[in-house]
Amino acid sequence: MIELEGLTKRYGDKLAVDRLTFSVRPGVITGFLGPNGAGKSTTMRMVLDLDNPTGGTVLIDGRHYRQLHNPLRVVGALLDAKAMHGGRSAYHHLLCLAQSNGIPRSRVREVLDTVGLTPVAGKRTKGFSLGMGQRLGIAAALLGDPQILMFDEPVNGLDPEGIHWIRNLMKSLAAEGRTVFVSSHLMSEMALTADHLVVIGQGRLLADTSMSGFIAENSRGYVRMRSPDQERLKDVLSGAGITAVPGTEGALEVQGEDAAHLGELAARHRIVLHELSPQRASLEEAFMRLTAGAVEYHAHANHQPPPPAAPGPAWGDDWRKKGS
Ligand SMILES: Nc1ncnc2c1ncn2[C@@H]1O[C@H](COP(=O)(O)OP(=O)(O)OP(=O)(O)O)[C@@H](O)[C@H]1O
Repeated sequence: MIELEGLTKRYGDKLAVDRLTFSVRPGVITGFLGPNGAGKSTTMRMVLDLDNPTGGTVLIDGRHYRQLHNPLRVVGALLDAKAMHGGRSAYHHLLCLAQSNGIPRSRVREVLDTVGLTPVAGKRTKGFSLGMGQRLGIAAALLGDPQILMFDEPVNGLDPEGIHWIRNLMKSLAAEGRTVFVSSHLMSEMALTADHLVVIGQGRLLADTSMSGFIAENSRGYVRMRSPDQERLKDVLSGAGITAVPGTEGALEVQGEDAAHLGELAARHRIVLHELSPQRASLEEAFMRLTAGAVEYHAHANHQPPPPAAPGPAWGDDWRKKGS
């Protein structure tokens, strides 16, 4: 279990992490989601005592990291896959870590096998591809057989096979009852992996919710309607007690009504429809709405369409923490 209480980090004028309070529980994968620069890596570094908090606390199984007698046996982490001595072989890199942390030599072969690097164990790591480096970083995290694991953007730059492998590894670690805390800036990736979701933006907590709850709330369907007689359509809908909100390209969007029912209603009033299409908002769109006010770096590409407007103002609002 990892517990954060009011965790804060300031770099000069920059408030990188702003009073974060949440817990990461065992037996599930907790996704740590936020746009670039949201403060995910800084938070993870503070968990491992690699950065001093400006305020607040973070405890690992009830203790500060520096109070752990044998930290690698309690918490394993992949923060930066390139942080290794390029002149050493994969085997020697792990052996050094094992020897300096009182971990038996036999464990090195075991973790090399788990991550599929046994055939290249004797090769120098400076020749490793990004994917091989990620696997070696994961082997180092697993070395002390810890109950708590943290992975910072582990799928970055990996091919589909590598991504699939990491997903399954994290699932099996959580199924063994371990605490798995993984960061990403991709909602689509988290939707496939995480059981629980913690979303931050500009250092602040935006949501702390189950993944299934987030999906149920945010992938609700709606119906898009377009007509050359849009004003009359709006009146007819409103006369039937149906709320329609403006969508993209002049369409109307209706939530909570069946497309067939809406089509029949329009037909009864002899309104021509150019579009009557059931839609499902993607989780990526829900995430973008949730973090819209908290994105640090915006691209200025005019050809990029904005995320579609949400039908109804309350979408995503349920997940915003009060007072954030
Ligand atoms: N050592 C540092 N000195 C000054 N500012 C820093 C330092 N480390 C991080 N920051 C700033 O703190 C903020 C949070 O950065 P952090 O790397 O934690 O975000 P992140 O969510 O991990 O982003 P990304 O997804 O891009 O890795 C950013 O604005 C970053 O520029």
